[in-house]
Amino acid sequence: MRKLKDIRPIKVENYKLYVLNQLKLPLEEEWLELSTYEDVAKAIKDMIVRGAPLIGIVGAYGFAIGVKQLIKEGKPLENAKKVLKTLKNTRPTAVNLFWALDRIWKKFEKWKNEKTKEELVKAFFKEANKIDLEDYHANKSIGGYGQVLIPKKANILTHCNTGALATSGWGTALGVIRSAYEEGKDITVYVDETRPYLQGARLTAWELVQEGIPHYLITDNSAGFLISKGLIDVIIVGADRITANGDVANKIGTFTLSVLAKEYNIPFYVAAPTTTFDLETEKGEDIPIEERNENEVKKCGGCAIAPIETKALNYSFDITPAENITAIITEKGIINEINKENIKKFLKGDIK
Ligand SMILES: CSC[C@H]1O[C@H](OP(=O)(O)O)[C@H](O)[C@@H]1O
Repeated sequence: MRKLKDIRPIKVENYKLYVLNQLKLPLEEEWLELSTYEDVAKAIKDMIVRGAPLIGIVGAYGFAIGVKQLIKEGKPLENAKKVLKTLKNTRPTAVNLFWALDRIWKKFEKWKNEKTKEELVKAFFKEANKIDLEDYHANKSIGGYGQVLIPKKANILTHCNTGALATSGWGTALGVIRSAYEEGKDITVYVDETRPYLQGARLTAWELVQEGIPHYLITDNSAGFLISKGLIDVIIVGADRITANGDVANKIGTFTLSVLAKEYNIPFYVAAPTTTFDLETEKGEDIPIEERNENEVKKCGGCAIAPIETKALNYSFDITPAENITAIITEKGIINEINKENIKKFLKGDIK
């Protein structure tokens, strides 16, 4: 067994939240304290922190910080609704954010009449920490189930960042890669740079360097060529929302990879905790797809790469249909038959 690091994207000390500023990686490791819920909302919206599970965790801590703020400022607790709304209005696609905030709000409804103000602050930080830890254990379990699917010697292509920087630690798709490497498998990772935020080039490559895992950075438009040359054995990606029928919202470019995988008969896996499933949303086309500022496309590292007059489209996610997915790897096991009935049974625990 190889020994890997335990990279953490956030830390909480004395009821204060500190986050690694992912806009500065890989060149600078800058830690920021988010001392108000408005700071937390801005950090999620500006992608100082990002990644479906991580924005849920940070959102939960943001609510705890908001309650602490209301109490300190002597404002009525009814204002907590505004804290919730502000955090929910940050990014629309990753369901983990809404799942975490809904879980916290249910606690608020119960605790607001039961606990003293001091107990409330401690209770919300404790609940956010539970969400954080549950995610970490889920990722280790996803890694355990998923690494079995990775051949002893494999070239693995992955898209975006689904590692410790997108979660509580270890990661989902990159967590499977970590677990396969930890098991001693002979793997090489091909990392899509993932324009325009460059999660692959700036974050996944940084994590793989930290772990000493062999990898190549590739341009997004190289994936098809490498796949057509038979250089890729497995594709594994994360998810921001999985609908009742098994369609998957994930970083823009994921759908294209799924089509290539189908064309060249390569396994295409999605790795995600069960908190990423949204059974209230029937199918992929019903998922709200975030559109971000066009300047994220027209600039790179702050430098213009397109004429100022040019308009740009900046969809942050796309939809991969269930029929393009070989299997979904979760902390409860692997879903091979991806359809509404099977997903419902699997999540209820009726099938393993
Ligand atoms: C562990 S899932 C991470 C998921 O979130 C990323 O999106 P973003 O970087 O915009 O937050 C991407 O879709 C990843 O697959």
